Amino acid sequence: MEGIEERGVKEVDYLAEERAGAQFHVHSMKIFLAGGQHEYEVSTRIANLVANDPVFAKEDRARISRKELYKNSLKKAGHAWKIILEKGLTEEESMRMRAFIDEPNYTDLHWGMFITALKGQATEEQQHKWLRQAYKLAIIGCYAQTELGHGSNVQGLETTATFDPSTDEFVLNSPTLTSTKWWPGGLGKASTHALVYARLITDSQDYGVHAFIAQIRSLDDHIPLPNVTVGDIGVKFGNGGYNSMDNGLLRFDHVRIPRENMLMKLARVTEQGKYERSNKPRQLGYGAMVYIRQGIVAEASVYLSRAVTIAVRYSAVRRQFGGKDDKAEVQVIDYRTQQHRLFPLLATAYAYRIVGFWMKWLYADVTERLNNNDFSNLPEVHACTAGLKSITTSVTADGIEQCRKLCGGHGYLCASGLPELYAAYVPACTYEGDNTILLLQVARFLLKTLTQVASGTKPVGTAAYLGNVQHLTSVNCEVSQGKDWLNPSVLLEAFEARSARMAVACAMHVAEAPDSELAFEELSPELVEAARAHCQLIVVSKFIEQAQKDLPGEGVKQQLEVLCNLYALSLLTTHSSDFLATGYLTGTQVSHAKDQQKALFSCVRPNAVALVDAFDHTDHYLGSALGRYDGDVYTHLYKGAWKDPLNESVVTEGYHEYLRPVLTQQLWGPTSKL
Ligand SMILES: CCCCCCCC/C=C\CCCCCCCCCCCCCCCC(=O)SCCNC(=O)CCNC(=O)[C@H](O)C(C)(C)COP(=O)(O)OP(=O)(O)OC[C@H]1O[C@@H](n2cnc3c(N)ncnc32)[C@H](O)[C@@H]1OP(=O)(O)O
Ligand SMILES: Cc1cc2nc3c(=O)[nH]c(=O)nc-3n(C[C@H](O)[C@H](O)[C@H](O)COP(=O)(O)OP(=O)(O)OC[C@H]3O[C@@H](n4cnc5c(N)ncnc54)[C@H](O)[C@@H]3O)c2cc1C
Repeated sequence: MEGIEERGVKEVDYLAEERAGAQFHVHSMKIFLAGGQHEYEVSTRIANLVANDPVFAKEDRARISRKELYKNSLKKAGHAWKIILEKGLTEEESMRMRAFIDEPNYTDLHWGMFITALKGQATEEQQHKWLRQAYKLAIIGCYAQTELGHGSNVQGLETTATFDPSTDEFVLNSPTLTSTKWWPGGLGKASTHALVYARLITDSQDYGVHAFIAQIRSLDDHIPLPNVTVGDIGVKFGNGGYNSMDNGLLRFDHVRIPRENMLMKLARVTEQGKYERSNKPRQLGYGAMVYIRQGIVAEASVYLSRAVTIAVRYSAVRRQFGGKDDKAEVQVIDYRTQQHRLFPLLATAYAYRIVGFWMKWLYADVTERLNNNDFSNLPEVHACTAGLKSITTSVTADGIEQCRKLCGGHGYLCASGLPELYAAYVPACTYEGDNTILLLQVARFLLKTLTQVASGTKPVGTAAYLGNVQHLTSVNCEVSQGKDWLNPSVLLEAFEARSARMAVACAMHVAEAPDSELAFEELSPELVEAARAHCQLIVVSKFIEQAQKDLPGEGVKQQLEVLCNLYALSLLTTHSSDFLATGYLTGTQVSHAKDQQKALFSCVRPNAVALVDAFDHTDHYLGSALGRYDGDVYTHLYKGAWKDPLNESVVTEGYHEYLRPVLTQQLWGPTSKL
């Protein structure tokens, strides 16, 4: 290291005192957050495997060119695949490995969407043909839905698949510029096959959007097939970030594919060109999106907890002001404003972990039901996955940025890990459904549910509270002092009443309007807020359910109770205008909530470092000088600076061409008037 002495071999732990003050059993919390003992052991083993393998190093990502970054991501994916095969890793272990490698790449779409869509929409015969090859990566697939002109409006896609009975083939065509497939991950450079969403035309009739498999590159030399135009769409936001992914563009010029390449589980075209639908709901064609959305919800806590771990550890190390009379300066984590910005995010990371566990259960449950031809809760699952994907990604992206600011100037350095984390995560607000579009889907579900309630149908699952709408729209909140807010049923009723009242107000407006679609559009900002309130209620209720359960480990349950209350009260105070405008709360009750929230900050403070330790992120995974486990921030910031390529030479490249002429006045000469 240049300029300062290396610290000795002695291990440092600048956070030891913080850790000693924890009031709960951290290891038990780690197991809870991992999802159980088995999951904890798998995660620990795989995280260490990745951290100790030099191929998976990632320090350079923000510095290298896009081309190098991309090539390196191919190397990592290939190396990972080799390890998976050699060690015979299970699917669970492989997925953990992908997560710890921490770099988006083509395999995400291949496994996450191409294979999932095949499972959901291909007949058994088709699965036999395609899945066998896909599972061994003999073909690489992507999910080619979005086009240059349409992403959200799936029914507006323009690519056509026209059936030609004379050859028993579909002809794929991109009739306009806007029909160019645009965005699919893995398409740009890696994929050999694409799952193409195109309008099915047979017998001159347009049957709307369906899925087809098209080979796009040769399996011999990877060259695009004739009449296929394919490439990468260009550099994306931020350094590193999502740039390791080859999001691509694709055009077909009358490319012929066999009729059997249409995925035919939900609908088929016969040899004669007759279109036939199965009796299953056509929405099953959106199944891969539902799968990824639940996965995104389950992952939100991982991303948010990474940012929060960095910000909490750094805030405990960083000191500013107050260092008088031989006293050390104040740790910035002790400032109330820092706590006010940071601790609700810590509580949110816990909340999202819990709702993520529930989401996985919900997805497993609906999968089993669908296998038994029970489609009854598909609309609710769609609303839950869409809505929770929307709120968890928006809050997580904003939360990462907040954590960056909480780290002051050093947060702006790539060495903090936060700029790249934000760049990699923020597209989650857009992909797999723009977050506003998804909340509007939830709003439609709420209006539909209220209409059904009015006609006597009892709502179930996360909408069950709407069956209690009479009570929720007339009851008054009973809180008369701060600690009343610690009662779980008081909190739950507040969130239910707020959500029910907002939904009912919207439903009444729409019902009274002469044109309900026009009214829906006019009211869409309010509908989005009502949908958000409903989704926040889901998270609060799942957290409350969990916090009431007994858990092993001293103090673990108590910490979850504190965080649950903090999460709910932080939402309540942030969105207090909803609670006030719906008439459920008074200003005084909101003030009590604020006082109680402050009291909870004091409960979190001594445990803050241990609470982030419980997320168990390795230093490799965090990739942050500020968030290191040992808190040795300054040494590593300093060391890191010297690794920058700009510091490779003492006198910079370009000095002789561009700096020296300026300094020696040779640019303007002695007559310059400046
Ligand atoms: C490093 C190497 C490691 C190697 C390791 C190898 C081994 C690893 C092993 C395993 C690893 C696994 C890794 C997996 C990792 C996964 C990571 C994933 C990362 C994420 C990547 C992100 C990719 C992003 C991809 C995309 O973005 S794909 C495109 C997504 N597009 C959208 O989301 C479009 C949004 N628009 C819509 O969803 C719809 O069109 C709309 C908005 C719903 C429009 O609806 P509209 O009402 O106009 O029309 P209709 O279409 O007619 O719908 C009406 C009715 O249908 C209901 N509906 C709608 N959607 C759904 C749905 N999804 N499900 C059910 N029902 C739905 C709707 O409610 C209406 O119902 P109705 O009753 O009212 O009629
Ligand atoms: C990193 C990344 C990876 C992606 N990977 C894939 C992939 O693998 N495969 C794939 O097929 N696609 C992929 N996509 C595309 C992605 O799914 C779409 O970008 C996304 O669904 C949003 O659609 P859009 O771009 O058409 O946005 P638009 O719908 O054009 O949205 C633009 C704005 O208009 C608003 N808006 C649009 N319609 C309405 C409405 N009805 N009411 C109110 N507001 C509205 C939106 O809220 C938004 O603010 C990816 C995108 C990104 C960024």
